[in-house]
Amino acid sequence: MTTFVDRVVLHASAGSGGHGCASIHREKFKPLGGPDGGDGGDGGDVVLVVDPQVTTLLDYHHGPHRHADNGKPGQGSNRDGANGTTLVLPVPDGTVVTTLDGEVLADLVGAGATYVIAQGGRGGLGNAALASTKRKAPGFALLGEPGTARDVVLELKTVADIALVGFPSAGKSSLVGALSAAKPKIADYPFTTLVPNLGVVEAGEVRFTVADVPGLIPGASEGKGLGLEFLRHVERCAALVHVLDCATLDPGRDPLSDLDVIEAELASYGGLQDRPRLVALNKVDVPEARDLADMVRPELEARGLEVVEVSAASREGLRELSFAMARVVARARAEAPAVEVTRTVLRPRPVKGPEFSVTPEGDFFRVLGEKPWRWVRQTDFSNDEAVGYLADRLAKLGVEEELVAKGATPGSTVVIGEGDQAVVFDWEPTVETGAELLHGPRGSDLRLEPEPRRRR
Ligand SMILES: Nc1nc2c(ncn2[C@@H]2O[C@H](COP(=O)(O)OP(=O)(O)OP(=O)(O)O)[C@@H](O)[C@H]2O)c(=O)[nH]1
Ligand SMILES: [Mg+2]
Repeated sequence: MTTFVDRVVLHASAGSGGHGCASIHREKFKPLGGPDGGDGGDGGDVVLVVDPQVTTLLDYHHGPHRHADNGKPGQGSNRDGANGTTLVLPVPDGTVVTTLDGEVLADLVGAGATYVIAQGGRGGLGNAALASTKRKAPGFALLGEPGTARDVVLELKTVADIALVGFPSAGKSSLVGALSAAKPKIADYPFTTLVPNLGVVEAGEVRFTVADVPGLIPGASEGKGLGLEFLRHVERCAALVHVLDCATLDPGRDPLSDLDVIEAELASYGGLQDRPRLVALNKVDVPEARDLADMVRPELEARGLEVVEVSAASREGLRELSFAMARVVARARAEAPAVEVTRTVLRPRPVKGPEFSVTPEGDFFRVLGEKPWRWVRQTDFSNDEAVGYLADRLAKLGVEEELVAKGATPGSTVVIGEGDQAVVFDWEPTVETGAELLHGPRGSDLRLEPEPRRRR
């Protein structure tokens, strides 16, 4: 069976910095020319960027190893080496980046959202840059730093307003196709849908997305079939539509028991109980199916469910179904609290002291007050690890509130890590709406720039 590609382990390695060059300027009649070895170029970063054209992680399933270019070495005559090109990896909207242990590093939502997975090594300084009054012509240059290499997990959770759930071959893909302009692949054997299809549906004033996801079978919540992969996609949807096959010839099945089986799977997966539900009794173009639909309808309605009889084949009931979906979506959108969250923009900058702790002992966060600036260099944390860590911590601990309570103001410096492992940020809380806590309109806001190189 084909695997369902929405979870990929990506091995990214950034480029190494080019070595600095040790060279002495040579010219006729000037035997003691100064040092003129150029710096090595920086290695290229590996960067994930949300590209709306990309809908699956399939490319990374086929090619999980990605390398950015190395920086070029410096040369004589003060020629600096070229920087390695940044390797940009396009990913679908809604890609979640985690460590192999499952720790969330970034949640990439919105076109252009960016996350640096692996940072290129800095180029080594050439002997020209290393010259000082004490050592006027150093006979050495610095090596480029190795680029970071990192394994991350990319996970795609489809973001849709409505998920169509149901047994394999219930007609989910057919319905998405019939309801929208999307054209999912359809074949009449189980597990046709290996990648969720997204369809855009318009009903009256409401425009919403419908996700068709792989068919569900008993035991799915324990990982049977495409179960868990499937359920991951449902998590973010505002509402569910049960697509019940009224024309199934499988003797062990009927629409009511199918519904119970699916509900049991959803319940054991958890977290989906509060989602509003609709029922679509499908395939009523088949006479026996219509009879069965008419028969089970009262029972479903008695359970408080809104029921629509439809046929993806004859298009009967589709308008009614899309308007019923639109009502549910509109209600869900209206009920969604207009959360105001504080977005954190992180930028490295020199440390201001004196320091005062804002968290209990042992925690990593400190806010620093006024004092002459000094650099705190990061070593053990790579920039992106630090960003991922901080973003996660901010979200989990509600540290934003704590920072405010402890007197932090916009522009206060926040330090993560200790001593020479510390990474320093400018803290710029801004009020934003929605789920923008972990990412700005451009995810690159969360990127840390390396400490600027001292060039002369
Ligand atoms: N007669 C009839 N057949 C339908 C209708 N809708 C779907 N089918 C058929 O049912 C079969 C399965 O349809 P799909 O849309 O692939 O079903 P699915 O629910 O997406 O299936 P999975 O992706 O495997 O979970 C196909 O052979 C369709 O042609 C319908 O309204 N009437
Ligand atoms: Mg399908």
